Amino acid sequence: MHCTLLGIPVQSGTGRRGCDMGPDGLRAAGLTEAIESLGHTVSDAGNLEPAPLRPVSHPNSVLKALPETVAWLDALSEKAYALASEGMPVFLGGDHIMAAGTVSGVARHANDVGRPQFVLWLDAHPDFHTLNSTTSGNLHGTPAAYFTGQDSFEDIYPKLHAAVSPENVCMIGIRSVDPPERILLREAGVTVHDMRAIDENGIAVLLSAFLEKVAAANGMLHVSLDVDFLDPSIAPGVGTTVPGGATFREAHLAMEMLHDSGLVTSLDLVELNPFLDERGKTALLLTDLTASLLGRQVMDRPTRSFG
Ligand SMILES: NC(=[NH2+])NCCC[C@H](N)C(=O)O
Ligand SMILES: [Mn+2]
Ligand SMILES: [Mn+2]
Repeated sequence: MHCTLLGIPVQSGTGRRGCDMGPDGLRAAGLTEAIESLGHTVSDAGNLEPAPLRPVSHPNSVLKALPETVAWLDALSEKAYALASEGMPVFLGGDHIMAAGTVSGVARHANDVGRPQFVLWLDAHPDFHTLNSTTSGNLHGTPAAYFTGQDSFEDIYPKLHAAVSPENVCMIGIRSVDPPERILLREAGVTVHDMRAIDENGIAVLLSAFLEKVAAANGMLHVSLDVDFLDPSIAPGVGTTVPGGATFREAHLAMEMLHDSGLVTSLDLVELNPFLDERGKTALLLTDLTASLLGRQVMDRPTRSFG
């Protein structure tokens, strides 16, 4: 397979600085070499630059860095759309607002080729605020609401060519939900597996059910991996740590299952903040998780097929 790495050094969506170093942190951790060692080819498209600023405003006065964020998304949704038709794009963040660009771009491509787009959202947070509901004003709390076509983004974020059906979104690892998000997620019909669901069922059961659904629909699958999906003890390099996250093995198992499914068509690695990391620990873990997703195994085993 061919992977294209694209760095997106955006940090306008978060309240903390340092995510702009995320793409280079992943490069320093040996991401390219790890992917190549699995027999894939890799090209590094370098770092994206934002589009020119355009005038945008919204009545919610708490929104932070709206024009800067929109400039990033204008460039990114077009670039992601272009990359979606050539092998597997791996988007290196950057804060999670970038998923508004990556998912809208890949979903537009899926729509062109007549296949449904699915999203696996691995995160402590659902990032399901609208521009009206956010009270922090941090726009990295909004991408999933945007790409599923919730209201308030029209004429502000880039035009959404093909919204992802909320029923095609599965969130796993969730443990920090704001009250308006809780209501919106339920109304929209997003599948949300909180940490308790992982504790009670095991991550494999939850993920298998979703992969069966993707396979049955012949869907394209975008995986958006937020560092804070992981427990802070193993992944400290992120600005929004929440205790009680996925363990090392839960995360690797999810990646190994994603590999075996053969369904993943694009990937985000987001919210890595090298300024907060401990000697590259989090960047190295993300690199190893990506390797598991792309086929690294401890032992050979028969492949399991979905659908
Ligand atoms: N991508 C993230 N880390 N998002 C955290 C969002 C936290 C909170 N829900 C907010 O809207 O401010
Ligand atoms: Mn997130
Ligand atoms: Mn998060």
